[in-house]
Amino acid sequence: MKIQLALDRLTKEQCFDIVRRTSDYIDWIEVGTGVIKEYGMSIVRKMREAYPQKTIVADMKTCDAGKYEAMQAFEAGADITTIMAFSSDKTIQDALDIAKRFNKRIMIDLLGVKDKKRIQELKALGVDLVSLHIGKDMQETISFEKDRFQLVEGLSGIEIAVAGGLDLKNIPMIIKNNRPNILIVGSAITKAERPNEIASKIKELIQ
Ligand SMILES: O=C(CO)[C@H](O)[C@H](O)COP(=O)(O)O
Repeated sequence: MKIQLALDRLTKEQCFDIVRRTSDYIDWIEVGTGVIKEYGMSIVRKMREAYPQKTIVADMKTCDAGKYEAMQAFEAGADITTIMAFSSDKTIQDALDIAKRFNKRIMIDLLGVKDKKRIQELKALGVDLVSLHIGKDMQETISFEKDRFQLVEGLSGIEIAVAGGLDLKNIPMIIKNNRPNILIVGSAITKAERPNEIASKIKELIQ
């Protein structure tokens, strides 16, 4: 199981400071959508330069122009870029083709997906990595619920990431019951007074 640190709603300086303090405990570094909107692809490039050994996820949340945006992310040094599950199959296929060409990966963000059928369709397109995601706004109205995993129950051949409100309280339950491949953790680490302590505790939990 891997830890993906999500850098959202932070300045560039905060992003680099948090990664510096937590890099021993995390596996993947996600440059969040808002951070990319603020600083563009240059922050992905700088993260790549600073952490050549880490997997860099550009959370582009692409929903159109799949080829172009996947290329932007990979050319900036990302290993993985995100595409929304509701995008057209053509967008997803184009992005997958580019990923293949660059020897990189696409993570499909399942935000808003309620039907297992869409996941079967994604699998048929060649998707092998999805994230079960409860968005920031929805986190204010619903707490973390185990139903979230029903969408991917019985699914094989696809890596599962889980995102949205993960913290030291719910991670033990997720590890015990669901064993996803990747835990995407943002605020629980980035808003902590001592991010390294939280990241190291999460690492201990998965070990
Ligand atoms: O994609 C995201 C927001 O759109 C975040 O990366 C994801 O929700 C994790 O952050 P947090 O742990 O703070 O919920």
